[in-house]
Amino acid sequence: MQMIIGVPKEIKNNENRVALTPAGVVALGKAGHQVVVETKAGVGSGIRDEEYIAAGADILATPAEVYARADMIMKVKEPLASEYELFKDGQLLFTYLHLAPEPALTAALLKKNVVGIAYETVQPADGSLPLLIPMSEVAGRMSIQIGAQFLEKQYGGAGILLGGVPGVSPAKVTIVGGGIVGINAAKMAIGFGAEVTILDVSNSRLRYLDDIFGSRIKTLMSNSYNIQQAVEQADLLVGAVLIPGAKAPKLVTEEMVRGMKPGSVIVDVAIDQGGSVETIDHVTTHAEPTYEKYGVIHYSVANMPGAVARTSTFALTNATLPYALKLANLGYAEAIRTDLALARGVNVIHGKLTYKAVAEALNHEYTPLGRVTDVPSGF
Ligand SMILES: NC(=O)C1=CN([C@@H]2O[C@H](COP(=O)(O)OP(=O)(O)OC[C@H]3O[C@@H](n4cnc5c(N)ncnc54)[C@H](O)[C@@H]3O)[C@@H](O)[C@H]2O)C=CC1
Ligand SMILES: CC(=O)C(=O)O
Repeated sequence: MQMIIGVPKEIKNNENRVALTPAGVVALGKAGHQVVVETKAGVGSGIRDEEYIAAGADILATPAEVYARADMIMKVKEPLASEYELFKDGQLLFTYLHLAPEPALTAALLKKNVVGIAYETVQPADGSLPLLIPMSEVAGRMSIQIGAQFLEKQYGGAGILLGGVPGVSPAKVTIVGGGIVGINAAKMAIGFGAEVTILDVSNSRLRYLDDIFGSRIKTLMSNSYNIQQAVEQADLLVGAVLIPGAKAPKLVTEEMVRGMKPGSVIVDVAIDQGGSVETIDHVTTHAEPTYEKYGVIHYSVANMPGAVARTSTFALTNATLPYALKLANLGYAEAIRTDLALARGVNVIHGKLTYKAVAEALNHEYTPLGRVTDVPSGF
C-alpha cells in the first residue's frame, strides 16, 4: 500500500526538532511512499528544504496543505490548538501526544476520529519505551546543565558550583525517578562532581543503579519520608518519574518545596505528563523557562530536547523511522494487529479513547482497543 506522509513544521515555543530527516524520506521513498514536508520544517535542526527535495520529498508552503495531502502526519510535539482544525477525518497521527494533561487536544482528536499513536506509549513486550528513550536521554543530560546554570547567582540561584572545588563541598543533586531521565541526569551530575541521591519505587532499579554507579551515588526507596529528606537537602532537584501514559504523581509537595534552601533549583522533567512537583502549576517555555516560588527556581519546560534540536532530531528519528515504515507499509490497522508495541501506542482511534491510564487521568470513558480494532495476541 502506498501512503503520503506529511511532516508539518513544529510550532511549539522554540521547538526546533522535525519528525523526519532526509534519510527518512529516502527510506520511505524506497518503500514506495511519498513524503510532503512543510517549507522550513527542518531549518531549526539544520536541514534545508533542498536536502528534503534531493531526498525525494515535495515541499509545501503551508501546514494546511500538508494536512490536506497526507494520510499519515508525523510530528514531534502534540498538536496545538491552531492545528486541531487541520486534521482530516480518520487521519493517522504519529507523534508525542502526552494526552493525560490535555483534555482539549483529546476531545479534538476524538471528534475528528484521528488515529493517534503516541510515541511515548509505544511499548514492546519487554516493557521499554523505545520512542521515549532517546528524548529522555537528552532531557536527563540537559537537566543537569540547566540546573547548573540556574544555580548561578545571575540567574537567581544560590551561587553554587555543582562540583565544588578542593576545600569546598560540591552541590547536592536529588533525582526522583531512576529511569532513563534519572540515569542520564545521574551520569552528568557525577561527571560534574556533584553529590547525587536517586529515589525510585523499584527495588530492582535501585539495585541496578547501585551496581553501575557504586559509591558515586546514594540510592533511596521513594516514599514521602525519604523524598522529604532528600528534597530538603537538595541544591538541585530533578523530577524524573513516569507511570506510562498517566498523569505524573505529585511526589514533591508544596510543604517540601517550602523547606528547600533559597536559591535552590527544581528541574521537573516530568512536566510533559503534568509534573511531579506540587508548586509547578504551569508549563514554562524555552523563552521564559523559569519562575520563582518560595525562593526556589522552578524550571518546567515540556519540550526540553527542542533546544538541542540537531542532536535530538537525529536521535528521535533513528528510533521512530522503523515504526513509521511499518505503519506506512502495512497501513495502521494491519500494523496495529501485528505489532504489540504499536498497538500499545494507540491512544485514540475511531472516536474512542483506548489507553487506560489516559482515560483515568482525564476521567473519560475507556474503550479497550480490542473492541474497536484487531489487536495482536497477548495484547
Ligand atoms: N520535559 C521534557 O522535555 C521531557 C520529558 N520527559 C519525561 O520525563 C519523564 C521520565 O521519563 P523516563 O525517564 O523516560 O521514564 P522511565 O519509565 O524510564 O523512568 C521512570 C522511573 O520513575 C520511577 N517511578 C515511578 N513511580 C515512582 C515514584 N512514586 N517514585 C519514584 N520513582 C518512581 C519508575 O520506577 C521508573 O524507574 C516522563 O514523563 C517523560 O515523558 C522525557 C523527555 C523530555
Ligand atoms: C518526550 C517529550 O516530551 C519531548 O521530547 O519533548
